[in-house]
Amino acid sequence: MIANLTAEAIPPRIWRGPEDVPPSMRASVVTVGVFDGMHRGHARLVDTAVRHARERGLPAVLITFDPHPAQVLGLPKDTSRLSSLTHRAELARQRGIDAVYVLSFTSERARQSSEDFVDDVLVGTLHAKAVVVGANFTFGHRGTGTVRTLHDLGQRGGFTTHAVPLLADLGAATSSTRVRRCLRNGDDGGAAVALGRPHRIEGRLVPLEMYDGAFIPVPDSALPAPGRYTAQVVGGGCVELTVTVDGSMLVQSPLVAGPATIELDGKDYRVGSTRTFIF
Ligand SMILES: Cc1cc2nc3c(=O)[nH]c(=O)nc-3n(C[C@H](O)[C@H](O)[C@H](O)COP(=O)(O)O)c2cc1C
Ligand SMILES: Nc1ncnc2c1ncn2[C@@H]1O[C@H](COP(=O)(O)OP(=O)(O)OP(=O)(O)O)[C@@H](O)[C@H]1O
Repeated sequence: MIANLTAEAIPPRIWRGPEDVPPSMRASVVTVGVFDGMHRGHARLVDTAVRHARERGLPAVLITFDPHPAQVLGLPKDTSRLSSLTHRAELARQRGIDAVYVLSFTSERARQSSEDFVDDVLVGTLHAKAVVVGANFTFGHRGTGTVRTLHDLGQRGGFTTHAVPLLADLGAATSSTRVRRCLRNGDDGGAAVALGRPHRIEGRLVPLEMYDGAFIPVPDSALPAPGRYTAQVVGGGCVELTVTVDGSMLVQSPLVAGPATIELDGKDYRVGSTRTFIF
């Protein structure tokens, strides 16, 4: 499957700090989480937030944490990236989100209490009137804040809290962790089902000297299982692609240097079969 590049051409509005938030914005509907991959469960939150925003005539803002909190905290969890911030913002925008607030997750942020996070970010910066999260959302120092905490803090902070039931597929909650596991196990069809679209890898082709090919450095991206694959390039032709165990990709074809986007379309992609690429 090939992405609809026309729909994605509109630049999403991305705020990277309080200084980027327009002072004229005195109220908003906010949804909060990492949202890596913007899977079908995430989409349910976004749709709920956008619906509340439209009903109230307010902007819908999505807070995404970057990097993944578990990575910053050194937790034993696969945090390989499913989506760049730009792609995440594009996907949110396509569902009606007006702005994406990228909150840099640092060890200092991790020490912030639930109360301070609400006062500082949700109320102080975004003037939230409604906050939408998943039923398993946690926040604040040691992750002790829950939907209940948010609800209680919202009563004095002037916002309503909306907990969305978790979307499940095949008996388990859809999660970014599951998508990463599917990819690692070579099940990119399963990943595509959870995402609701093919997994995309964005990188930059760097020609390699002494080698008839190019290298795509994507050190923190979630990749298909290591191996050699044959891929079809949009516009014609085939290339051979190698995914190495250390998380690199080699393209064995003299391709033009520059941005590269690859989508795993869920079809069989063992060597000898064909994949769809976008370059
Ligand atoms: C202010 C703040 C402090 C946090 N501190 C911790 C922490 O000390 N330990 C932890 O495991 N997670 C911490 N987190 C991460 C949350 O538990 C959670 O991963 C994050 O809010 C994203 O929610 P999600 O995982 O449901 O997307 C913190 C989050 C926030 C917003
Ligand atoms: N299956 C789901 N259905 C509905 N909401 C979800 C689902 N999974 C996560 N959420 C909510 O989406 C927001 C972002 O969650 P988060 O990015 O941590 O998702 P995740 O898939 O659990 O990620 P990871 O597996 O990396 O922990 C949170 O408010 C969370 O409660």
